[in-house]
Amino acid sequence: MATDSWALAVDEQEAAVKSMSSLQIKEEKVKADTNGVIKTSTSSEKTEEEEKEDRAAQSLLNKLIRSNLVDNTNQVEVLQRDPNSPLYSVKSFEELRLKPQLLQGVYAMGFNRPSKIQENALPMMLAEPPQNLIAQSQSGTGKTAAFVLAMLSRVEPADRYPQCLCLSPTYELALQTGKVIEQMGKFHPDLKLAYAVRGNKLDRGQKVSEQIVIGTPGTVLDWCSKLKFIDPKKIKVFVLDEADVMIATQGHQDQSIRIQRMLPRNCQMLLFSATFEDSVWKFAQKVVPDPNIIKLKREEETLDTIKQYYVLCNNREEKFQALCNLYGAITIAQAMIFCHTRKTASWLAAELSKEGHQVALLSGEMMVEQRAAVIERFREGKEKVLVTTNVCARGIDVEQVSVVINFDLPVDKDGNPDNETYLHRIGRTGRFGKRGLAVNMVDSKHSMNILNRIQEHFNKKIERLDTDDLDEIEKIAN
Ligand SMILES: Nc1ncnc2c1ncn2[C@@H]1O[C@H](COP(=O)(O)OP(=O)(O)OP(=O)(O)O)[C@@H](O)[C@H]1O
Repeated sequence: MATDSWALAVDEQEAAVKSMSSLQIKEEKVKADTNGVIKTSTSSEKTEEEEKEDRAAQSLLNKLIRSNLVDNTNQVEVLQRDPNSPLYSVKSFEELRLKPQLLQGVYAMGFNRPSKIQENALPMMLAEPPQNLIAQSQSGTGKTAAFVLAMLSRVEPADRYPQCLCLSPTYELALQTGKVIEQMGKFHPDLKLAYAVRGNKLDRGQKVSEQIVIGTPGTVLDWCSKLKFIDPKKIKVFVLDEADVMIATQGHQDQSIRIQRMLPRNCQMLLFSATFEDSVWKFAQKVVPDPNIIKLKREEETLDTIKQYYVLCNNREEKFQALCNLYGAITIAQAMIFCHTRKTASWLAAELSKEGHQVALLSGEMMVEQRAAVIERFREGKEKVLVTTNVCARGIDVEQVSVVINFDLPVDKDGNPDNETYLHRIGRTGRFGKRGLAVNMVDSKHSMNILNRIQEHFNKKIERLDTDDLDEIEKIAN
């Protein structure tokens, strides 16, 4: 997303600066590459590969912290390949006539009924003869569960060779999908899963006997062509997951297309993506012939249920004092505080801790798993304040947050107001009919100008708040 690039850029600049606060962990990023191989890279240069890893990391983070379906009340848009065939949608899993072990697996996962996208996607994916599908909906709406169900219902456990092939952009994402396959398929004891990822070696001449193979494009391509561990002609279902993350790397796109070309004509092709830019769409059309198309629009975020204020300050110390005054005057169950830079976030977290607050800090140099653990603790209420930069907080839904503080206003890399990020940051407070509170810290003429432009953009008044006036602060909480 373009709006995050400034934050990424800031993170990079900061990583290059030697004199960091005590909370800084390290100068170099240590990352696992697409196949889980650890490498180090100085963060001043950003390669296309890293760009892709950011998206992949975000996607992984979302999966790790997700506890249930993302609510969406929008209508699903369906474009059928054959507009004359009836459009089926199901309201229960029973209607799908799944194998009993599979239905058992679905219920064991705690699914009571199909999600919005599953209502339409599942009957299409399970239809005879098999149909191809391109589906787009935001992360968390049930796409993975849907295609796993499709693979499991088509696979023949008695046949000891790969029949379903699923491509994931990274090793870590492949593992996450693998877990869902294992959970949902746990009542099929004969069903086995293989990971085609770098580092997983077979002997020359050996054949994969597992019925489902999940892997990254490069290794899958090798296994299908050069090494011949898999006979692609026997694949019945081909899934391309996270297509938007996948195509961020040129190599993956070509490899996926080459794999697709080896598959039989009647192989069912399924492609999933959280977003649908032009590039994803072009790729999707190349790898999925004659597709049905399903799209579910994102739920709109709104500022309607949020009270917005701004506080005038001269510097960061005054902003910190204003924050303390807020805490002193009203009860804040849980708050998220956004800073522009990692350095400010670290400083603020340390200052708040000194004041006795239980603070969680999400920082750019943390590994995805560490970030997930921090968010999890915050969700459980172990910490009451989460301090973060934008780049770390993309896509995080923490429903119970009642107050959002923009310690720094969101700007893009040219210094212009970043309205989309503003909406996304504070839109989270007013979810599900709850009323939220957003406080913006303004510390210069420039940031006042940004605030005014944000106000104009949304055509919603942002009121001034005097944080030295306790009575006034108390009023905003009512
Ligand atoms: N029908 C359902 N009922 C209840 N929970 C469901 C259902 N389908 C999926 N879930 C759960 O909702 C969460 C999101 O589902 P899933 O991972 O399939 O979404 P997704 O769209 O693939 O998102 P992502 O691409 O980020 O993984 C998971 O925790 C999953 O177990």
